[in-house]
Amino acid sequence: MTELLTAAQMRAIEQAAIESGNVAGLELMERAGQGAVGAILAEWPELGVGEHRVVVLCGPGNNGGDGFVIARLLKEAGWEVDVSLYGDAGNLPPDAKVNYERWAAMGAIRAYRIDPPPLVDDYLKLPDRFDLLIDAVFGSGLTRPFTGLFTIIALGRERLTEAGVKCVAVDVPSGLCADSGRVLGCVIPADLTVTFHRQKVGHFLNQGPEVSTKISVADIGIEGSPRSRVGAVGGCPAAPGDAIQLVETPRQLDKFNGHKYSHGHALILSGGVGKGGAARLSARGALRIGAGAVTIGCPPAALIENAAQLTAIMLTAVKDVYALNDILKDDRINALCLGPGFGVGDREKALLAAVLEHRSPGRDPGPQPAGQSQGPGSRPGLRRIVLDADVLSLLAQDESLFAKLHKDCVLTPHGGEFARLFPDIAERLNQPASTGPAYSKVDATRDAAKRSGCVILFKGPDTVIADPSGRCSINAAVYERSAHWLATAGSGDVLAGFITGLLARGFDPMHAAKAGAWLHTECARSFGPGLIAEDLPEELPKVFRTLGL
Ligand SMILES: NC(=O)C1=CN([C@@H]2O[C@H](COP(=O)(O)OP(=O)(O)OC[C@H]3O[C@@H](n4cnc5c(N)ncnc54)[C@H](O)[C@@H]3O)[C@@H](O)[C@H]2O)[C@@H](O)CC1
Ligand SMILES: [K+]
Repeated sequence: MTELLTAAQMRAIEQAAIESGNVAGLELMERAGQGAVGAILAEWPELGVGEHRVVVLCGPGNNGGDGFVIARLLKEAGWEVDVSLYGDAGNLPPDAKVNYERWAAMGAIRAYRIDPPPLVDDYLKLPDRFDLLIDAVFGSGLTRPFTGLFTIIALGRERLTEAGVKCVAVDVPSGLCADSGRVLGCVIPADLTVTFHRQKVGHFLNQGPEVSTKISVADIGIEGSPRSRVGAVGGCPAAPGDAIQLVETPRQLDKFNGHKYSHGHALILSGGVGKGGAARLSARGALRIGAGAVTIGCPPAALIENAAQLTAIMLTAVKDVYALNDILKDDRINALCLGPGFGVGDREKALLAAVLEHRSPGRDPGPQPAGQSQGPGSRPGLRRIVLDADVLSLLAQDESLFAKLHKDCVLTPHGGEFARLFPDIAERLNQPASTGPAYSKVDATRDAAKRSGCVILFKGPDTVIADPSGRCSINAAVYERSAHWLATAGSGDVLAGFITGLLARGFDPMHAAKAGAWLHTECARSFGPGLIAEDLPEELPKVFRTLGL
């Protein structure tokens, strides 16, 4: 399990390590500098031989302190080292000050003041040629937009690349908010980002992946995670929703012994004539992911069209709410999907209200699969439902429908749908960030989950999944898991189907959303270039085999 840290969590963990008496802050800074140098030489072994020159840009906080350590270590290794400080040496925090002085005993420092800003004709002096740039201007302590003299590096970044200069960000690229992945003012994109102890949330959200490029995590010999330590120290909340995790390979994907209905029955409600493609994609996804049976319910006029396209997937007419309620008397139908190609008319509105209000009588669950919280059809009460696409528009238009949402619903909005459903939250998220830590996609998704009372899966390359209790995970289709080919028509319909199929199999809503999103990304990566939505369900058997199922 990979837990990601916010800046406050990292500070609390560091504080706890120092207060335990096992390690001093100065020692942690030394280890951070050593870790960064180690990561640089591991990434570019050619820099370990011959003569090289480095420019180290240090900022006014402890990130700058790491920079002074790196400068010293590289000088000791025979490098030519150029150090610039953005800020007043007299105001450096204590550990950074010590390392400033250690460096000052070895080499020169060009200092540029922050306040008042340097004169207009002042400029950042850099050597003509250098091999490496260390960006230690701002780290997790960025509180306001990155402006001023050092931003010239961000503006001239392409020319540095052309000149063969490698740029390494210490902890986070300066200007990137470590919690939100949003840029405050301007940012220095890195070729390699070396962070400490754990990856930070901002490395995975928004612009984080694009400007961090590659993350190396240096072990600085401390222990602790938000779960184990943060509740006790640093004033960070210790609620279950505290930890933010990366979604990783899901467990319990294999099917247990049983007949088809022991693996659940998913009902996908489809739109009218000529609109059934999206629901068929969802249905195919639900079936391939292991639902025992999948039925499409469509308006009577669309039966022929659907019948011509379907084989293993069953078909039934759903003219209106009466017909739907009749179908739902079969409580083997334990998961529903509404939205893909559904429509936004009065019929659809009525069906949505009926589904949200429907209570299943429940039945004997029989033997329970290990690890799956509820066997299919086991619970009396509300049906598990995935709500996507058109249904999200209906919910955005009608407060009384929105009020019917419940904890067994999973909403899967993309950015536009999210903004229609939660306009105030989206506005806060989309406003230019002016203070750090900035409001993040994690904050927004958690707020939306709390307000709606259901699981929210907020799509993107940085898909964030949160439940009303604050539990939160990120399915990151970035770095080595990037899957650009997923940006194709219908891929969201398949995702809705994957989650519906997993709900039918008995996965709880949060688990189903996480596992569905993870498998969706893996199918895209496995198929690769040329992917279209139809390929995603068909790739599942291969992905399952790779997982040893
Ligand atoms: N927390 C930890 O466990 C460790 C932290 N370390 C380093 O310490 C860093 C965090 O240090 P700090 O909390 O001092 O934060 P930073 O070094 O990121 O900078 C904070 C300072 O910059 C000022 N500042 C913020 N935004 C500014 C802006 N836009 N313009 C001008 N000034 C601005 C702040 O007022 C503060 O003085 C980490 O990123 C990491 O590099 C490492 O030494 C290893 C251990
Ligand atoms: K930095």
